[in-house]
Order: sequence, then C-alpha cells, then structure tokens
Amino acid sequence: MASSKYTAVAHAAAEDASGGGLFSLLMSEVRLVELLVAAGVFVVLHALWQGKRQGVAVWPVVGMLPSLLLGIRQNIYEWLTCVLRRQGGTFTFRGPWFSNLHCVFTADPRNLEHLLKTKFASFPKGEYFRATVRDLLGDGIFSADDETWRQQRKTASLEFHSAGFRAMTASSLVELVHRRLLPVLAAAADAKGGDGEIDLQDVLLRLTFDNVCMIAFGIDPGCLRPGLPEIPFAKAFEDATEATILRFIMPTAIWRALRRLNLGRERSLRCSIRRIDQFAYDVVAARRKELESSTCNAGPARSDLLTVFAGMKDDNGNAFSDKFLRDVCVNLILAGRDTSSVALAWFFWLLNQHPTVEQRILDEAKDILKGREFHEDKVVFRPEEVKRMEYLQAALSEALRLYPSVAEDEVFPDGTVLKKGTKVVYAIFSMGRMESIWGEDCLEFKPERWLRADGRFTSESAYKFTAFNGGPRLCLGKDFAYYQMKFVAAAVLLRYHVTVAEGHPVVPKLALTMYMKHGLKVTLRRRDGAGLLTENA
Ligand code: HEM
Repeated sequence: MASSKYTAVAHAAAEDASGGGLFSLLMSEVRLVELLVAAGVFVVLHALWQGKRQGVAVWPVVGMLPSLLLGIRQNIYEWLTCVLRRQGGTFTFRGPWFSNLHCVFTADPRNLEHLLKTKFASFPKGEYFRATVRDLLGDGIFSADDETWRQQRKTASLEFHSAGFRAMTASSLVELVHRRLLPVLAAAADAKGGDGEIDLQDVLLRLTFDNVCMIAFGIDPGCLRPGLPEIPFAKAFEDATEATILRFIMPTAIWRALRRLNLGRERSLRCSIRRIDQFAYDVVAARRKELESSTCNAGPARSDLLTVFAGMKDDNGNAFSDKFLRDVCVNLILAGRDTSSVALAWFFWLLNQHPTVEQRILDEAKDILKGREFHEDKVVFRPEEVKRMEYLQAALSEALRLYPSVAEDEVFPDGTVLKKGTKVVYAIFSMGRMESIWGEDCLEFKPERWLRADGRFTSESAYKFTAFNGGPRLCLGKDFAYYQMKFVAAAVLLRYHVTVAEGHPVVPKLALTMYMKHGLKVTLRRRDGAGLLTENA
C-alpha cells in the first residue's frame, strides 16, 4: 500500500515535471520565434533604410546582390540607370562579403574627366586586368600601360591618320559593301515569303570582322559571303573573347586552378587561343617573307598595321618579335570587330521606329549626289561625300548615345582617393540617359540635338558622350568607325527600306559589347525597284 501511495505521488510529480518542462520548452520556443521575427523585421527595416540611403537594399552577408540579381532578370542597364538617377550619378555597390564584386558606379561627367584625363596616370588598366586577359591579348594596346602602351598608341595613331591608311580603309569598304554585303542583302530581298528574313546584326558582324582583319593583318577572312559560312579563325576569336570575359566574373583562384588543370572553359580557351595563334603566326611569317622580297624591289604597298609594325625597330634597334606583332593585331581585332556593327544594328532598329529620320537621311544622301549622274543601284559613295553626311553622323551619334556599343567600362585605381584596387565602373549606357546631361528629352531619339542652327554636326565632350571613351585612351578607331558606319548605312538605305520582323524581340545581351540578344531579324524592300549593280564592277 505504502509502495502504491509512493508510486502515485511519484507519478503525479513526474506528470507535473513533464508538464512544466513542456511549458517552459514551449515558452523558450515562442521566445526564439519572437526573437527570430524581431531579428527578421530589424534586418528588413535596416536593409530598406540602407536602400534609401545607398540606392539599393543592403542585406547581411550578401550585400546588394539580391537587388542586382533581380535587375539582371529584367534589364540590368535600365536598372542601373534608375539607381544612378536616384543617387545623383554615383553609387557604391556592396557585393557579398565573400566576393570581389564591390565597386563604384558612376555616370557623372566630372568623375569621368577625373578618371580618364586629370588623373590618367593613377588609373591604369593595372596588373589584375592584364593577368586576366594576358593569354588572349598579351602586351597589346588594350591591356598595356605605360611605355608599352604609349609606343603602340603613337605608332598606331600615326598610321590611323595617314593617307595610305585612309585609302586602304576606303577601298576595303567599297569591296566589302558592294561586292559582298549588297549581294547578300539582295538575295534576302529577292527570296520569297518567310525566306526573305535575315539577321542583319549577324551580317554586319561578319562585315566588320572581315574589315578589321584587313586593317590589322591585311587579310580578308571571308566571313561575309553568300551562305554565311563559319570561319574557324572568327569562331576561335569569338570563343576566346567570351571565355576571357568569364574570368572577370569568376574568383581568380578558381579560373587559375581550372587553367592549371586544363578543365572546363579554360580548356576550350586554350584551344581557341591555339587556333588564333596558328592563324596569326602564319600571317606574320608570310608577311616577313613578303617584306624581305619587297625591300629588294619597291617599298611595301600595304598599309595594314602588321606591315607597319613589322617594318619598325624597337628602342634597341631590333625588329619586333613575332609574339609582339601577333599581340598588336589581335588587340586591334578585338577593339574594332563588333563595336560598329552592333551600333549599326541598334541604328537600323531605331530608324524603323522613326521614319522621318530615315527620310531626312535619304534626302541628305540624294542632295549630296546632286550634280553627279547616278542611278541608286550603281552609286558608290566617295570619301568626300561620306564626310558631308552630317545628318547621318548625328543620327548615328544619337543611336550610340542611347545604345553605346560598350555599355560600361572599368578602371582600377592605383591611387589614394579610392581604396587601392577598387573597381570604378563608368556606366556609359546610363550616361546617355541622364536628364542632368541631356535634358528632359534624354530618352528620345532626336538626331537634331547634334546639329547646330546651320545644320552642321557638332560633337560633344568625350566625358558626356562616353561611347568612345575619353582622354589619352580615346578610341583610336573613332573616325574610321564613323566613316565605316556612314558608308554602310548610306549604301543600304539608298537601296532598301529595312523593316524589323514583326514580333521580333529586341533586348540587349548582358556582355562586354551590347549585342542584341536575339539578333535583328529584318526584311528588305527595294526602293524604286532597283536591281543590284555596282559602279566599279
Ligand atoms: C562604334 C564603334 C566603336 C566604339 C563605340 C568604340 C569604343 C571604344 C571604347 C569605349 C574604347 C575604350 C576601351 C577601354 O580602354 O576599355 C575603345 C578603345 C579602342 N578602340 Fe574603339 N570603338 C569603336 C570602333 C573601333 C574601331 C573600328 C577600331 C579599329 C579599327 C577601334 C580601335 C580602338 C583601339 C585601338 C582602342 C584602344 C585605345 C587605347 O587603349 O589607347 N575602335 N574604343
């Protein structure tokens, strides 16, 4: 009995104890949930409050990454422009703790002038940039700093402004546009039904690739031909560029490890570079032979960059090495291969929405041709006529203001104003859309903003219109690019009305060059039923 009484008491005590334990466990869990909710509310409020101050919500550990990812899902360029407008032109992006994504974005012309001109020496491309692109670009103009850069810039600049170079670029364009581009367009225009659609961006990319290879190597790879064939050198170049850019997003240790182990994209990068090198070294060897034999006869007849550099000596009186000549040419091809074609693609797309601008371009072209006997289908514009196309130049500048081929560019400060090594990204796309720079109508396509009262084209400060960079590193091919774009645009527009295919989506691709993500599908309608012939046939 005593024992059963004891058992009953013990039971009651145990029940009491377990009930209390459950209660206190529940309480502690409630407190934990409360704590977690309170902490969550604090984090959200803090992130949003920081967002108000810093432009974008800042989360623990991951920083501004969530907002950036949302921006990438929509249109990253528009997203960045909105943030920059809210922040008065400059904002600091805080990446995740574990990444090297921290950087300063700016769309302020004063900062641009400071970075690109005033403090030019403090903002070199730097060792990080060079190490990342070295396999593809070596010591070429794009990645070089100091004396290596200065020497190439000086020589290339002299060459770009020489009469021989101008004559060579003009004749290469006549060949490419009249014997290659127009026949490809004519075939598309004559095709029946849906077969007449053509990706104009792809065709233009082929044209400028062939053109820049003619300027760099004096060789025409033949990308723009009927049937639009795949050219191994062009493909290798495209793949190598993409894989090199990927290195900038990857942690350095990872791509270096992949490179050492010859795996993944690093493996295909190595293959692509091998193919580029094979092509380049073959051309260099052939040119050296040609130059040796030509010194016995007359001087070199060529004006391409390879010929010019191959005929020069370095400071010690030695000829430049094959590797250096390869680097010079590969860098120029990278600089001039896609930029003008992408600008032209955006230009044709904008024209499709602005028929009055198209009409004014045509009127100007026909006015320039007045006094010369011509038939639209036979016209080959002369260099002095291309120069006089001021309205066309304004329309192309306007397209580049709204859709700059290089949407953003980075510099790596070496100085003390910013923390050493901080990336500064100047948002070229956003700069073309800042009300503070271009006024209330900044989002409109209005070539007239580039014209003076007398109708002459007037250029803008390179720190406001940054499509071509500014300061000592201003794009070396700017004048040539305008000539090339004007020549192509006038030749096409005189013969065809270009219509963007119905429902074709046009959005920028997230890349170093602002390609149209899905190309530019168009149909072509002949003007005045003109057939295809060329003047110099
Ligand atoms: C619409 C056409 C073009 C645009 C918008 C453009 C834009 C630019 C930009 C933004 C840079 C600075 C890049 C940097 O340093 O990070 C640059 C540099 C350069 N561009 Fe262009 N470019 C165009 C066409 C061309 C063409 C056709 C060529 C050559 C045939 C060319 C040759 C160069 C060279 C050599 C540099 C390096 C200059 C230096 O670092 O000293 N560009 N360009």
